[in-house]
Amino acid sequence: MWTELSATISSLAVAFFVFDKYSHCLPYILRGYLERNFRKLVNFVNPYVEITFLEYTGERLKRGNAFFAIQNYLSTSSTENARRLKADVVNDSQSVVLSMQEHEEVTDVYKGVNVWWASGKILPQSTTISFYNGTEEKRYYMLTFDKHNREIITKSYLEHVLREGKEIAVKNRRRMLYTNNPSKDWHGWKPTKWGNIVFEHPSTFNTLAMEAQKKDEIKNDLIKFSKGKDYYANIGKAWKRGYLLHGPPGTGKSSMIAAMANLLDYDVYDIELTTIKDNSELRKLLIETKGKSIIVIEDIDCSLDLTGQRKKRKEKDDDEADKENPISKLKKEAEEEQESGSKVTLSGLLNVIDGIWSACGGERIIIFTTNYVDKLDPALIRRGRMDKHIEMSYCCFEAFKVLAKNYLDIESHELFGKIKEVFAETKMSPAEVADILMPKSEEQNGETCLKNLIAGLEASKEEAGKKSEAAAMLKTKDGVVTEG
Ligand SMILES: Nc1ncnc2c1ncn2[C@@H]1O[C@H](COP(=O)(O)OP(=O)(O)OP(=O)(O)O)[C@@H](O)[C@H]1O
Ligand SMILES: [Mg+2]
Repeated sequence: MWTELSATISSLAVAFFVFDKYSHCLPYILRGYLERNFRKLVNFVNPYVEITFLEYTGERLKRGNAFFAIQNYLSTSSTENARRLKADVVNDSQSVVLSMQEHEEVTDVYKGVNVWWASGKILPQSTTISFYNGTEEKRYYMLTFDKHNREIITKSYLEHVLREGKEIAVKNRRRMLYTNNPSKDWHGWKPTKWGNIVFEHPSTFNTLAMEAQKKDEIKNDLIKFSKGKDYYANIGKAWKRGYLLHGPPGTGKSSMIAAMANLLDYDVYDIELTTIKDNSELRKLLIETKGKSIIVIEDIDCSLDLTGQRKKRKEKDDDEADKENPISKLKKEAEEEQESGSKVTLSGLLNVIDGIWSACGGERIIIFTTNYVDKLDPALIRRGRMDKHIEMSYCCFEAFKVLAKNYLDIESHELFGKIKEVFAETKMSPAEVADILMPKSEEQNGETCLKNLIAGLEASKEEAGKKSEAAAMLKTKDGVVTEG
């Protein structure tokens, strides 16, 4: 087919070249007339129809799903025909996926009908000013088929390709952990907004140390959400759910996020807010995220400048001073403007969580973590926005039992009674407990680790006692000073 097609195309190309070279000698009206008819002739002689599938669709903000489905579909059929292939390793190096290189062509047969696929890329034109900034290569697949087969190809073959392509994508899917690159590294629309690596965190709900009842409640909530497509559609709500994980350092907030991702088989997008220039960049980043994902903003109290609140307070304090010194007022206004123009604001973040965009692209979970829940603006964590607040607390005896099972493979021991007693009187994070329970040398066995834990808990109880004594003394002293 390719010899036949290239012969037709080359004769037409020669004719077009001759026409193009000498057409300027013809009068303007005649030239237009000939051009139109020449194109009709080309269409008449060419028995083939071509469909191009671009990597970026007309929406321009999003990458075309069809392109990726075709890429996957061709990865299976092209391996037999194409001579130049690309290789990619998937599923923990278990298998290699091959796909066709650019400018390769393969034939596919569907219900006895031949079609031809070609891959290519449009190189950037530095002179062109476009939405893409002219710096990005645009990849595409082109499907060619006989025009007599138009019906079967457009109605049934394409549907078959997209369906198969999606199924292959699900099979080969590797879960990814994405982190946003600093905005200065973005080049136009080149997809460098997110850097990614394969997500391989081993934390699961089985390894998480917390009360079994609380764990089950969270697991059920997540599973209900992931199966709730129709429910969310019926109630007219975007298919997303917000979780706020709060608690002291080392209580398992990050481990909980990994366990959630592993339970639902979702990708994780870890957003570093401080490297994002402004609200509009935040929106662009989020538009680039895919469905079936968890979007995480860790330590939200540190990364978000809760300007709204702070400004109000500052304004009140400084109001009097400004009345007397108009220059300082102008300076302050300029500073504030600059500050607000270069930061993600609270309202910007709220828009992103609740805005129209948040309904695009399928199910999403948004998670904020913080060590200081009281510091957060109530608007940010109100119910409906953050649907579920999960407190990750200091290690309790029940949580300890999970760690003892995981780290030492001990389910019961005579020292457990003593451990239960000391846990009731002191606060230690699961991270600290886990660290003590991890044998540090060959000589350490389960029992020595448990004894170390008791010693550690008692030491921390003593330290806490001393601290509270010192605090009480300071209070009394202050009281005396104030009274004096
Ligand atoms: N609840 C827990 N269950 C099991 N392991 C835990 C738990 N909490 C902490 N750990 C252990 O401690 C380490 C640190 O925990 P993690 O990073 O999840 O805490 P965090 O709450 O996110 O802390 P930070 O507030 O400092 O970010 C983990 O790698 C894990 O080994
Ligand atoms: Mg953490």
